[in-house]
Amino acid sequence: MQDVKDLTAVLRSNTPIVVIETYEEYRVIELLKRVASTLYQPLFTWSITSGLSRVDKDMGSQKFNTDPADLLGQIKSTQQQGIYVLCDFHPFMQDAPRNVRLLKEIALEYDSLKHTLVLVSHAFDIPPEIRRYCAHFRLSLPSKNQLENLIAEEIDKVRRQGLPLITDDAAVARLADNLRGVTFDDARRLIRKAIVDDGAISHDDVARVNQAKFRLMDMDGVLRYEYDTSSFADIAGLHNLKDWLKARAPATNPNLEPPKGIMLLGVQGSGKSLAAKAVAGVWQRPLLRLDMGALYNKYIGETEKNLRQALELADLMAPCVLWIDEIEKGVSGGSSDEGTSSRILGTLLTWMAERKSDVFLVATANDIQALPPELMRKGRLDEIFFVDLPDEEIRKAIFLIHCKKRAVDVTSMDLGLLSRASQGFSGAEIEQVVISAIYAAASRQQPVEQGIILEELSRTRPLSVVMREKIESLRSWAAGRTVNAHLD
Ligand SMILES: Nc1ncnc2c1ncn2[C@@H]1O[C@H](COP(=O)(O)OP(=O)(O)OP(=O)(O)O)[C@@H](O)[C@H]1O
Repeated sequence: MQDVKDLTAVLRSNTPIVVIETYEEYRVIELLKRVASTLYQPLFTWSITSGLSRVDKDMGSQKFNTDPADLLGQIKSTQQQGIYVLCDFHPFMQDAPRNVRLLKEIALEYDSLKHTLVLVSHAFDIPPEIRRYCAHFRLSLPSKNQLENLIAEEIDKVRRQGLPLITDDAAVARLADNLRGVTFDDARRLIRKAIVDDGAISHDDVARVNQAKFRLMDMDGVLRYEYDTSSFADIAGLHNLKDWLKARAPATNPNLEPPKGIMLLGVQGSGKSLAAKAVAGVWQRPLLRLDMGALYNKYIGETEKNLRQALELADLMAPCVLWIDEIEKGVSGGSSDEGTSSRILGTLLTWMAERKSDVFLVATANDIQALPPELMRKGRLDEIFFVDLPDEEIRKAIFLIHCKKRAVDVTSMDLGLLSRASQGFSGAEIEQVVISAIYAAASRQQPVEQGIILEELSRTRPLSVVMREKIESLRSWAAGRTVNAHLD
């Protein structure tokens, strides 16, 4: 097993302290038993409740030193070489200068003592005094194959108990796909829960498991799995963008390097989010949405960690579409955020440049003033599209889409007239007008007619009037620098 080999290599490299951030404590101990036997070293574990005991051999019920400082003192004074696994030692390194000093002394005397300390906790804030003596080790996550085996094992267990279980091969494969990114323990728990809930493994489990997984990874607020995707038929206009996406559909070019991503820049309510959802819908890929606002954390340093974890999760979910909505909000904090936004930008740019996974990035933005030039540089993204307000033809199509969607009969309407009357309206505003007209007609107990829609149009002041200057400056910036998403 790869983990045993890697961990053995870390221990052989004369590292005094190995840090493992995980909830899978039992798995670490089992792995270390194998490492210890390869290295012919005794293995001890310690926790505040159980004290210190040897675990590679049955030594009866000998337990020593539940006190953390006494424990470290004992390890330091022992001549016998050994591997010491300290479980949940993290609280005893905070504001505990004596313990930190003892850890450092054990590390400093590594050449003569040859003790390896393995710190295992869910998370660590390693004090600077001992950081340089520490190596971080990450347990591997189960591969798709291993997940399929785990599911098969759990199915087998249920069947051996004589309980009925309905399974569907396609659902099992999708479940294994969607469990990528969680640990062995969590995957097993989620599979059991999926089975117990309804006595079946079906497509319904996939959505539930996804939600549970995102919660488990503490990514619920930051990275969301979007179930609501759309198709090109839901979008009026954006012909150029649609052609671009069609030409790069994954099935069309299986041997070419997959496209990296696009930026959709434009006026509010012009369909950028809808287009992001359509990429996933049309390419039949899962859609993950990264919320830049939720990324910011009140604890210093957590924001970049959140972003790194979210990007890692997206890599694990590949192939997928990662949609970063209002990207400017995360990467242009000004002077007041103590550099967090520039570190966020750096993390994002590094990921964009180095990632090997098939994650297609769709970044949407309204405000170019706030966008850092590094992000827009050619090569970072495949294309920057400008989504302008819809022209007359497109507005007609938007009316049609939103009336049809709500079963409003348009046969007696002059869509050309409605379109001319809605000059300067965004798609979102036209949709709102249709919805308001439906309410107005219902309150008058009438069917929705053209006149009611015209009334609602005249009542609305579109954003293009309120924000004329801003939109014009956006347009003139976009000319020559971006590709028009609508034209074909
Ligand atoms: N071109 C379009 N075709 C059909 N519907 C549209 C179009 N543009 C906008 N809409 C409607 O308006 C709604 C809001 O648009 P959307 O959220 O996609 O715009 P946006 O550009 O992302 O806006 P924001 O910048 O405010 O987030 C869409 O869900 C859709 O119903």
